[in-house]
Amino acid sequence: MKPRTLILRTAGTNCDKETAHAFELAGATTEAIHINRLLAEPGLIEGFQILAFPGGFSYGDDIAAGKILANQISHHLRDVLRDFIAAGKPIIGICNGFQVLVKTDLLPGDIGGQGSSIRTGQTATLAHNDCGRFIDRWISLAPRKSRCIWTQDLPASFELPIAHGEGKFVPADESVRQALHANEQIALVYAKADGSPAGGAAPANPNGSTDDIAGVCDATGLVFGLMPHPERYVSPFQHYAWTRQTPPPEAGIGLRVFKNAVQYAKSGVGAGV
Ligand SMILES: NC(=O)CC[C@H](N)C(=O)O
Repeated sequence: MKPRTLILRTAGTNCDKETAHAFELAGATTEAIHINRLLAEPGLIEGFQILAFPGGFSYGDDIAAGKILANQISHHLRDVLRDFIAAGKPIIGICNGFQVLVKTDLLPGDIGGQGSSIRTGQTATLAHNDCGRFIDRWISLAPRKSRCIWTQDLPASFELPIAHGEGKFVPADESVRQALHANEQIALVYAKADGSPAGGAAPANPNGSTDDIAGVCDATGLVFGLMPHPERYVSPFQHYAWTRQTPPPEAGIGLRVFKNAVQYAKSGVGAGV
């Protein structure tokens, strides 16, 4: 049976159709549900095996990108989402969706434990890009060895598009930063075209993110957020150079991210498929 993916949308969401298309290509079925419907009937979520927070400008990026939707989640759906994760079901936040998850307590999630005190609540943020402008272009990425179920078996370097104004990932402090490294929660980093480190600054690190962080997961590896847009590269013909490169650029690397989660959900690990 195909896993069912809930695409959560609200005013200002604008990547829901592309995200649904990516999940469908990856072998899932999808349903776009407005936040107001889920707030009225939180139990709806139990019929799904995967949850996606797509990109866009939720509530016009008022206050800060993702902040208002994050507040709705934190105040009304926190326990429902915690149960979803406890049931072994994957969640992804793409760009604005990543901003939402980071501004709740779900990503990077609880930090520490095993001897050290556990940090809960919001432990990082996504701030304005260092350049102060919205950036819309392709960038190079490298996966890190991590516990993230979404980023397994990606090539050592690959490209995806970015399109954001507030993408600078900043951990709350040095202890959170260290914990992200120690717990293998840094899933994706900005890199040079050959996969070598971006070096913390533009152009390879487009926004000034700490340690070139482009995507992180929580301690379970199920919840993943990233600033680049994997749903915008699910076909080789979406690559900017597909007519010029010989051999052609690798087909739609972004699709692998969605396939990983669909495979995971199909394997039935807590997914109830
Ligand atoms: N593409 C997006 O999701 C953009 C996210 C957010 N509106 C920003 O500009 O940072």
